[in-house]
Amino acid sequence: MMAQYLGLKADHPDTLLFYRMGDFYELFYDDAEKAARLLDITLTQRGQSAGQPVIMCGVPFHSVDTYLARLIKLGESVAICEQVGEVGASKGPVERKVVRVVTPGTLTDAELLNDKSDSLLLTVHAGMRNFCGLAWLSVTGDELRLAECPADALDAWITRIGPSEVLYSAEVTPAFEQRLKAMRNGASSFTLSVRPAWQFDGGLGERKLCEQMGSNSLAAWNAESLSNAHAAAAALLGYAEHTQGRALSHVQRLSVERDGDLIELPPATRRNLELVQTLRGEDSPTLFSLLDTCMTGMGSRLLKRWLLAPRRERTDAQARLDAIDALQATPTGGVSAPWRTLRERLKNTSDVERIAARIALRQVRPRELVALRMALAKAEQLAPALPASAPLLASIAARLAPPAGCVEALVAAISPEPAALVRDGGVIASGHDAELDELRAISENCDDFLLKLETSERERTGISNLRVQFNRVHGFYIEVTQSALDKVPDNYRRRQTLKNAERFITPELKAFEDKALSAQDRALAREKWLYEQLLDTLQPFVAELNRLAGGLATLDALCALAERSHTLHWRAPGFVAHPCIEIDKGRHPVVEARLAEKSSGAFIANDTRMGPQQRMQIITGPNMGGKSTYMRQVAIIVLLASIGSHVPADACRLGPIDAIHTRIGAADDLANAQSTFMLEMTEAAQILHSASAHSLVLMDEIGRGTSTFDGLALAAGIAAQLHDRTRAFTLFATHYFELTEFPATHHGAVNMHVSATEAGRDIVFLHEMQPGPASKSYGIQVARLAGMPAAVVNHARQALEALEAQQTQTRAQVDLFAPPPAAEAPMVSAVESALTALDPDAMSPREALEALYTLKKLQTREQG
Ligand SMILES: Nc1ncnc2c1ncn2[C@@H]1O[C@H](COP(=O)(O)OP(=O)(O)OP(=O)(O)O)[C@@H](O)[C@H]1O
Repeated sequence: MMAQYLGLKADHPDTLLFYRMGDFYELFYDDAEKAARLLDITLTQRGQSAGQPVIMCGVPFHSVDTYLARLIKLGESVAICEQVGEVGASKGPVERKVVRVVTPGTLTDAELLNDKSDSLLLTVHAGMRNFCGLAWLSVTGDELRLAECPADALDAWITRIGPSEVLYSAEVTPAFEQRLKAMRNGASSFTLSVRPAWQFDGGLGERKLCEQMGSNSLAAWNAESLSNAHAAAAALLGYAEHTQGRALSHVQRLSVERDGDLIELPPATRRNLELVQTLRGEDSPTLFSLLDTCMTGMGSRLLKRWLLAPRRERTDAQARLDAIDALQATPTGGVSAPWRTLRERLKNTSDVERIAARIALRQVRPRELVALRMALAKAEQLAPALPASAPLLASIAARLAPPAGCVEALVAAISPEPAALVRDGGVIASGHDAELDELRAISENCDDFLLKLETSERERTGISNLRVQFNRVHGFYIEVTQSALDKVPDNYRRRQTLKNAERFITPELKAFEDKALSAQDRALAREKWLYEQLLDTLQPFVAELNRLAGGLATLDALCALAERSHTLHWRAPGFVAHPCIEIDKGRHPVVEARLAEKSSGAFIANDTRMGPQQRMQIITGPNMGGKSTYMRQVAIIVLLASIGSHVPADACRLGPIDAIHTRIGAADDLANAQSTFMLEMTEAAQILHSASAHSLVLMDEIGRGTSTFDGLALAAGIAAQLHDRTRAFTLFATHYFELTEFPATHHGAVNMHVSATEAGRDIVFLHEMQPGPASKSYGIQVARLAGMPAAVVNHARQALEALEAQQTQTRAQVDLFAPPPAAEAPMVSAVESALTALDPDAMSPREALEALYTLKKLQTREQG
């Protein structure tokens, strides 16, 4: 047996091998030690193999899911090895096989997956000329996605995709591997898995993709020239198949994502805007947690995808806005808006997308099939309640019709309340299969038979308390108490002796036992076979089920947006072709919700006006005044509009947007050994390199991480660059009052400030954005509010007065924003001019030697 184990283990060296032995999965040697540590289970030793004690630990098979969940959460992968042969069919241990490998990126079990987020498997291929190929999918979804990107954009792509597991080739450079590892330790958390280099083959990938899509070429998807992505896809599909033990037949959609299709949301933006995670790494309160009131996991997952991948092109967003309008319009004669009815009906709809995938992977459980049947019935009821006025809703309605024959097949085959697992029996509906019904009848008639036998035996023997019974260990028996033993007939054979009774069997009872027990086994085997047959029948429906799941998810996400808009008083944005961001009475939805929750006052709405003539706002005002909140709210409104959601504002007009960049706050990135200031400058530099005139840039207190002069000078330089060159829409919050002079010389910039007033020595924040620079910074008042000891506050106040007096006396006028002088023309030395004049090919050796002496002389003269 150990030889068999070691053979299997050799094929899965980096994976914990769960080796099935009876009712347990056992782990051995290093695997056992690791699992015992991670799962806190007991390590034991048994017997010997190759002269050494066998170290092992095990988990009961019926609770394996709990242990798997814990291991996967810790980033481990597990290979599940089952007994596949008949016990006793051959000499030696029963045949075993790894039936699937569970890894963080290839999860399929409902218990292991998070309802609200996709678990994505991503493959990265480091291709030629500093280009990377990417291919990713969710094993429980139906779509494979491809992309190619320059190597330096890889971090941003990986963060945006947000994979659970990343595959890369064993032959990447150490630097590349290091980069992936650093990324994993930084913003994203994913498992890294190394795959053999030969699997990253472009030709193989293209063939596999064509096969997967059932097509001769990838031209229809505009994906035929992406050889780096094909290489990634080859390894991706290879690995997915390896883990599932079969091909992913349900993955039938392909899409290519290109740089430039999406509004760029760099990792810093996702973090600073707290889109799906708070700055502390929690799931709530975030923009997504506020937005996601979906009734199904499918809806939540889709909504998250929309939020993190807004498209520059607005057709989709506009179609969603039209759909939301239609969902909110109360029909004539109707009592409530359609979204209410639809959400009511969407409640408790099961995850058709994941169930469809599990059907394709033949892992689906009986109760999921019942849930699927109910979901299909629900889908059918949804279609008539959909307003037909919006084209997107009409297309959803068309997708909601259950595939013909699917419901019938499910109703006919699966009993209405099946057992959890096929191995328990009681899954197939009665009336579906005559043979199964017959076998079941035999076991069900058992009670009847036993009663009859008991009566006849009592009569025959005259033993009035004789009992005919059954237990799992001893089977059927006739029990006679001690006192009546003398009446036992000859044909009774002793089966078991108890303290006060004897148990017997008769030939008649034995014959019945054989028949009943074998009928039970045969019924179970028949059920398993029928279940497999049903899975075969369901395979052709998988593609249509996925389409239907897509319809349900889209509808759910749209209804959630309609509900949010209604509940939170949001309004539809409008898109225009010329560059602008115009917001009337905008609010920060998460801060607003928090204020409402704590009943700590109303949120003060603010307007934003930006266009070609006014591209930059220099925002000043006291700490705690609301500068960051205002800047973030503009970015959030732009993002929400771009995904086709209503926005927290009275009105919003939005021109084209290609990116949202943010440079806010500062936290040391210890994992990547970057200081606060270094990180600040790196992020700012990235923004200056990539922002365009259609980007929205948020700069919050840039330059504060160094000395005042350095910081001010850098802030001035950055503002000038953004204004003059990049020409991006920029919100520039600063505490450097000197920068309020910037708009005087830069006509695309205006001063704005958050208002505050003084009440005695205290400060009252009004949170209103007003034109013009702030008059004071109120730093000392804010410190007082924060509970700073009075002595410190007094000291600071005195120091401030002295500093201000000194500054007005001594400060020379410095033009912070003057462009730097043009670089002077470099001086050319005499040696260099003489060198330039030489033509070695036209010289004799003698001339060459003379030239050398001349050069040497010139050099001596220059140095002298
Ligand atoms: N428009 C608003 N309406 C009501 N409350 C607000 C508003 N804006 C901000 N606040 C409140 O003020 C707090 C501080 O806001 P914010 O962090 O934006 O200030 P800030 O000016 O950026 O401060 P600092 O300069 O210290 O970063 C917020 O947490 C919120 O509670």
